[in-house]
Amino acid sequence: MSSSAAAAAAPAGPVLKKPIKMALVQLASGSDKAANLKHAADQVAKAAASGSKLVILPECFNSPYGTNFFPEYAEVLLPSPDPKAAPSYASLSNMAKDNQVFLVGGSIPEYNPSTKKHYNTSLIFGPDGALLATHRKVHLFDIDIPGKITFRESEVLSPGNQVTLVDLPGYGRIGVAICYDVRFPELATIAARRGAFALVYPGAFNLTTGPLHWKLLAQARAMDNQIYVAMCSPARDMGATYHAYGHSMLVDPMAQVVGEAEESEAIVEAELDSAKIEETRRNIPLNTQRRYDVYPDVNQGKIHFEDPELPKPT
Ligand SMILES: NC(=O)CC(=O)C(=O)O
Repeated sequence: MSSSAAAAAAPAGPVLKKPIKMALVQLASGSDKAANLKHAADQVAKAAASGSKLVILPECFNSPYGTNFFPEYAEVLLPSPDPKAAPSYASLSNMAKDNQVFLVGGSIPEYNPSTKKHYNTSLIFGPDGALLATHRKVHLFDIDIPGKITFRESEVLSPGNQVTLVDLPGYGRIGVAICYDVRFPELATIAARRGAFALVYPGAFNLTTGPLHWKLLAQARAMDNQIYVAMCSPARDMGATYHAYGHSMLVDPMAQVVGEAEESEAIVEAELDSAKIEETRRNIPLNTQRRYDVYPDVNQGKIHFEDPELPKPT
């Protein structure tokens, strides 16, 4: 099953059928899209060679991060991607296939010519190179911290409209969302209640919000939901207009950091194991202690909407 809203109730049995090694590729990228894609391919191959089967790239890995850059770098994915108009789509599919990995392809700016809208979009591919799911950033990064940072993605981007669940055949299900989405616990909770073993966030926090909230949010989402949380950032480039925080990290279901990068390019790798999820849930049994009778409007993950515009899995 793919990202489709049809991803119904949580599957029976362990949420992760067998251990899987994950790699977070904290990529150094610049303004040359072709060079960024080539570099990403090299790093994905490196992660796969060391045994990772689930590889994650950062938000906006093929371009600089900034509203002025989105239109210039945007690719057309609908109705079906043309390799010339969507070189990132083609190269992500090849990276997954060439290395036989599940690939959460960070995010790329997307343009839909029929609606004339831009999105911040993550493409997820299977080891055969087929598209498994598409997530468009649901919550746009519009903030204003006077004297520190002002950013308004909504000046250029439109939001996505769905919770994205992705089934990885042989393993289980992950939830995928992008950066600012991590601040909204609802997406994470729905994904966990539908049986996700991990939440994956390509993201690019900055030097104001990163030190304050990045780790706290990863740990909070893991602690609330008792699953793994992965946040994958670009490497920091002080010559760029946006200074990414870095610190890609993987947090386990007990909210412990099991791997963390610093600010420069790195690959963070760790094995995810169902036993850790089960142990956490056995020791602290939140899942059987919830009081839906007290908060009936917070349901068990039934709030789910499939965006009819998104490309269907191939
Ligand atoms: N860049 C983002 O989308 C989010 C971010 O930097 C923050 O939430 O802080």
